[in-house]
Amino acid sequence: MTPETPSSSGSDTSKPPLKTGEERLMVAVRIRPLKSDEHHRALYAADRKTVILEDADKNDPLRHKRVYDKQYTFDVVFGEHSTQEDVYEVTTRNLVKDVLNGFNGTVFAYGPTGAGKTHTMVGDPYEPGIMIRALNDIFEAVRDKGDEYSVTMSYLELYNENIRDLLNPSSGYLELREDSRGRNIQVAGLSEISTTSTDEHSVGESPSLVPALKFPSSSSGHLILVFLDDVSALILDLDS
Ligand SMILES: Nc1ncnc2c1ncn2[C@@H]1O[C@H](COP(=O)(O)OP(=O)(O)OP(=O)(O)O)[C@@H](O)[C@H]1O
Repeated sequence: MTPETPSSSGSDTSKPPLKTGEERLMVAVRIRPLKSDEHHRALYAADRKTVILEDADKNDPLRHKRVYDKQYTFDVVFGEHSTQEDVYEVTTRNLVKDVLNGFNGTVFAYGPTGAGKTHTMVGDPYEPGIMIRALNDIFEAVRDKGDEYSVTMSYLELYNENIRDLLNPSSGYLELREDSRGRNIQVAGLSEISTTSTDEHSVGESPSLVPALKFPSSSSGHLILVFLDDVSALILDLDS
């Protein structure tokens, strides 16, 4: 990332949220509120797409009045007062609609410790995060169409390059396998369970989610919800 470069998608993003079916990468930044022991904000949202990173030596008298603040542009920037709903609405709601239509989607949260990944992806019962909202939307959408969809779920953790099945932790470490053409990568032996609601399996309890390496070969939709914490992933498959 260099200052004042366009965001990764490089496309006109003046109208988030994404429309359903639009195929592209969206990079969003969320700035969390300062904690009680943090007294100075060096990074802030200048507008809905721009982050300013303040120059650490700004007050150095030797540097006179020269300003070295850096400006970075993203598809969307959420300021410290952004709500969980706002973040979900802009980044993920339409992705869920795409998954229901058979497309594949991944939501991937990345950031240093304490940045707010868990808060944004999982949240709490009062302020549910992206994962919970996405799952609820999926289950709500398929509730009345039980004959049209089946939902299966896998849940894995990748930590220190070891993969564990969080739905069956006693199975030990699992291996990645790919077919001869390298197209279909699977975690061998990963549990896959049928599910009909977020209540049925308590997915919010183990909040470290990572890249689910299970890519589709059929027309079914796959949603992969990931956050790099201790690295684990929740994979939802929708077959219609
Ligand atoms: N947008 C936000 N609004 C209010 N509080 C927030 C927000 N983002 C993060 N926090 C709070 O900041 C603290 C750190 O956030 P969180 O645990 O989500 O970080 P993390 O990126 O998951 O960290 P780690 O990688 O260490 O697990 C938590 O107390 C969380 O509630």
